[in-house]
Amino acid sequence: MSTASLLTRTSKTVLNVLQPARDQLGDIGTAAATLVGFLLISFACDRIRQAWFSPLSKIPGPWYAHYTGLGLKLHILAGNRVNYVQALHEHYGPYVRVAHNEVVTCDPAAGKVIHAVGTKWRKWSHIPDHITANVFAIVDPKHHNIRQRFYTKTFSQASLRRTMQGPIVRTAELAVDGMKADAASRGGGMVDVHEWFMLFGNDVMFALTFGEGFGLMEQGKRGQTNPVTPLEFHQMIAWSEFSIPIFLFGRFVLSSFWPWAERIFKADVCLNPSQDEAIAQLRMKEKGEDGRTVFAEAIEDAKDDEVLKNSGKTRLTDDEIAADALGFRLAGAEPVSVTLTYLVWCVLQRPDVQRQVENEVAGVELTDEALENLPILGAVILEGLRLWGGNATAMRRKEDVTLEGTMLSEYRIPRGTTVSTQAYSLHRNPAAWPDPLKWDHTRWLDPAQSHSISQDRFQPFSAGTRMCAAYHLAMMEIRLMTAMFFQNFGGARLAPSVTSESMVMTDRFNLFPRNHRMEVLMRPAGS
Ligand code: HEM
Repeated sequence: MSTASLLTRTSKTVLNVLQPARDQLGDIGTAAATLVGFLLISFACDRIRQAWFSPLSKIPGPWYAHYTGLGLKLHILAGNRVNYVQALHEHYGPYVRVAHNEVVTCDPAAGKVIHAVGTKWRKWSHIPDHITANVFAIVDPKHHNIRQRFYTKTFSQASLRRTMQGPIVRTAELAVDGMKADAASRGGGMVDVHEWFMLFGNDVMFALTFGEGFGLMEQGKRGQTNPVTPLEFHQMIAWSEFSIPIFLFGRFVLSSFWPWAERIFKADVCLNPSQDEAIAQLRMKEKGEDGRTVFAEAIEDAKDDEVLKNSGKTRLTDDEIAADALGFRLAGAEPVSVTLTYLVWCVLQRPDVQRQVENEVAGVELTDEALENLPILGAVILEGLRLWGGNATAMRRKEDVTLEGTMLSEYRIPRGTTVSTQAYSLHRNPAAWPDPLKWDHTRWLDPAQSHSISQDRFQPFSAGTRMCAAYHLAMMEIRLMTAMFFQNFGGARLAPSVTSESMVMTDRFNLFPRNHRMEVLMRPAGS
């Protein structure tokens, strides 16, 4: 049967189905019902065309994904994207179609092209740049380049060691003191270390953006305030992606009646302290040399930056500062905390490695420079980031530049298709890593081997132009907190409540352990 006659017969069937409604409503009703019918048919025909005839039809994937992204969206809403995509890769291989217009890949060659410096692949975002985007979310490369330049010097390793090492050490000491107090006051020395790492990660971000003194631990606000990014923020983004009408209904109707709905659908508003308050706090530190905020540093550095001077933009506006302050908290607090939690989890499962780390850090001066040179510490951190990095979830990109689309491996990717990579799967790809599921820090100990591990297959911080802006800050936090943990809690053991199931990762914009806790016994057995 030809496509034309199939369409004619389908339209007749739809009109017959709609007949009772047409009888009831008269001419206007008939016209409206016919219009709706034709819209539905053309939508269905378009989806069938994309499923069967788009170049993406050659990419394997579940049958429903060829027609719709609903399956993927439901997994996103459930916080399960990372595991769903990994399961698809295990079943279908390195390229999988996850929606009529979306593909995921864990092929290092594709990751190299997509995340290269100067790539044509743009960050995917459904929020337009003009709605004061933070540096994380800006799509337009020129716009992004300008904003990124403000922070280039501030986030360099040398600058961070000067400005942030002190606050990080002080924040880590508060966390260690808190853990000790919990261990002393609770039966068996049990401590939820994940909670303390979350407080640590969050408070370092407060120090970065507001200056010291605003941290939750310093203010004794543990337990009173939701420590880090409310999970509702992810749900807000997921709902806005799932369906704009549902999102708007939630934001403008449901939020007026129920606080839980407000926390989800207005999470951005709930998260942000009032803008005036935030800006006032940020500015307070602008003049003093000691403990200046990242924004004061950035604005100072911008005065000498030729590119910024030539572009005529050497100040950040209040809106941009507020957006980036929130962006840094969202992008910076949780990945560090979660990486620390999983790192300790991995090391405590290997008492032999735990002893090596404890011996190596014992008595070492707590400076980033000294810790950077410790081989075992460095190796366990890298192996932790490989399997359990805190931000190893989807990095979504689009190539809208090349009219005829672009090739990834043997597949033609039509213009406008979303392609995402996730480090979680790249780092578990057997074509990229020998024995990939084995947590084996020794793969990083042989310099010949570890130097050959290129950024194509190791991307816990992404790569290229959109790589983590604060990579050096993150590594400094992880090194200092890990060293302090193993200096202070020799012989720590995992509590029986910690299992592989409790540590399955939940995907909520950042990744978290499913139970949102990880209990450790801080006293050696028998003591
Ligand atoms: C272990 C800790 C961290 C990990 C694993 C991590 C990972 C990542 C990854 C994978 C991206 C790219 C996301 C994408 O392209 O969609 C990214 C971007 C970013 N990260 Fe991090 N991050 C960490 C810590 C931090 C910290 C402490 C900050 C503090 C400010 C931070 C700030 C940012 C920013 C601003 C971006 C956006 C960069 C841009 O688009 O120009 N991250 N990070």
